Amino acid sequence: TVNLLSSHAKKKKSLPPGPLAFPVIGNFLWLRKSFSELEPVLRSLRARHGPMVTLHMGPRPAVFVSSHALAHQALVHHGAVFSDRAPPSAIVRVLSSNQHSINTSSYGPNWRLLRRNFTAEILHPSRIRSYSRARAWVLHILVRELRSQPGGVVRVVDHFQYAMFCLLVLMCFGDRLEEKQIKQIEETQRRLMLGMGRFGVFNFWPRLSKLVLRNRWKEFYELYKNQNRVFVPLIKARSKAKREQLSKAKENGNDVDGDWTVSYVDTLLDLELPEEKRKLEENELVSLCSEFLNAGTDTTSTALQWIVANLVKYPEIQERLYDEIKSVVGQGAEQVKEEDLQRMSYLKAIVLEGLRRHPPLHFVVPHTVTEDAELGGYVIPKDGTINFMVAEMGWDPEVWEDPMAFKPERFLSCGGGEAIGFDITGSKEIKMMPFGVGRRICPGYGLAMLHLEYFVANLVWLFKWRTVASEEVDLSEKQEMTIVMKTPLRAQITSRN
Ligand code: HEM
Repeated sequence: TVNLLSSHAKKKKSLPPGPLAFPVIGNFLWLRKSFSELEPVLRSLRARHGPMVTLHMGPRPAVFVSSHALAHQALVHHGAVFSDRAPPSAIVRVLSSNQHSINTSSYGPNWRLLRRNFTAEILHPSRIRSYSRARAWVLHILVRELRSQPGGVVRVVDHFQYAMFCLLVLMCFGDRLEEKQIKQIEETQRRLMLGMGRFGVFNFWPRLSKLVLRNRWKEFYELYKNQNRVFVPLIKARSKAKREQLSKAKENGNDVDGDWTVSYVDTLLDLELPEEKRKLEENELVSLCSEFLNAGTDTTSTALQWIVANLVKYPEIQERLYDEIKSVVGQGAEQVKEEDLQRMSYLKAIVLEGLRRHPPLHFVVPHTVTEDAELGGYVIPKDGTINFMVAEMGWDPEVWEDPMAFKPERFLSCGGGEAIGFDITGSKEIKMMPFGVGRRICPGYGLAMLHLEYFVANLVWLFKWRTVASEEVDLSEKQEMTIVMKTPLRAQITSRN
């Protein structure tokens, strides 16, 4: 392809510009910074060097791209070259059972198999529909929790997080779990995730740090084993239930029980790795389930919180949404059903505006190239990483008018009422990329949009959301697993009917 370099071009072209690297010390200082600390640095480097900059972080040069057009060129036009991942770090190797998760897999047959299974089996419209009972149940739990808060003052973050987690647990392990079991799974996941900050140290000089910080490594390994202890019985139970379903179906000469919903684990049980020609092992199933729960919980609940925060801050937007919902479901409807969502374009515009203005991830997961490649006249070397500045693209004044304002109308094509034609996958053109773009685009984006629309619509239909007396909604950001509200949203809610 045109972007592959001839040896002649390789000699002439160089890495994108950036600050000078100081061999050992410089590397080490950058490594200790999180992406959110890098963001302002990258922004000022962009002003000086243009839309592609290189930082020398650790052993690999890291290129950051803030241009929509260059992102499109790399991820859409040359997607086959720009969709690889770096070899996993020590921690990731343990947690993903040597790359047996979609996100950490290198661009190859295993990744393709796992990703295709996810999109074909879980995101198929009929399958998505089969989880609607789970969504209704989770909405019920969330509403019950919100209603039970004294004085109608709610601090939403934990409730939203728990609700999104429940949804994914039910999709992952089947919709017959009880709340007690879900709470146990959540506790296990959270402890492991909260520890990650402290365990990151094992990614640098793993052998040495494991030796020096023996107890910490033991602690990490204990949490990891604990996850296996909780997940494996659930997986085994599903495997047994699936066998029973199949033999029952055989006996009756028909398909499986109409009440039976296929879970993510079920779809993994029969997969065969194309190169190794074997089924997935227990610890690999655990890591895939863990990825499923992690990837979709904090991202979606963070987005939900940002959106509701804006609805509290801008009551006129909330009222307009309420009116739209009323015009679709009719006065007196108990709740908003999923079928109703398609007819709510202002709702969709609000969700898109939330993802543009407050993308839960300000960067994608670092990509690598399968071979030295060219982009924007520079070299992206095979031993480097390349990342894309998601938040910057959504806030670019060249593309978005008044970018820091929350204005859902910008997504309504003709002033309202019409379906929204905005393409979140950016396949023709990238205007924003909260889910990434191209072959590594978040495979859960459709599911995330459904979850956001369903919960935003119902929360606004059931409650009026207001600021708590004398408290302003503070939209400052803070980096956690995702970019969260620095001051978690508190709101005063009253039942609408
Ligand atoms: C608002 C919610 C969400 C946001 C903002 C989001 C965003 C992202 C982003 C930016 C990436 C990285 C893309 C890249 O590397 O180029 C990603 C990857 C991924 N996401 Fe999501 N995501 C969300 C919800 C979900 C959900 C609900 C699931 C599934 C249950 C999910 C599963 C995944 C997986 C498996 C990957 C790895 C894909 C691969 O490497 O091929 N995400 N997501």
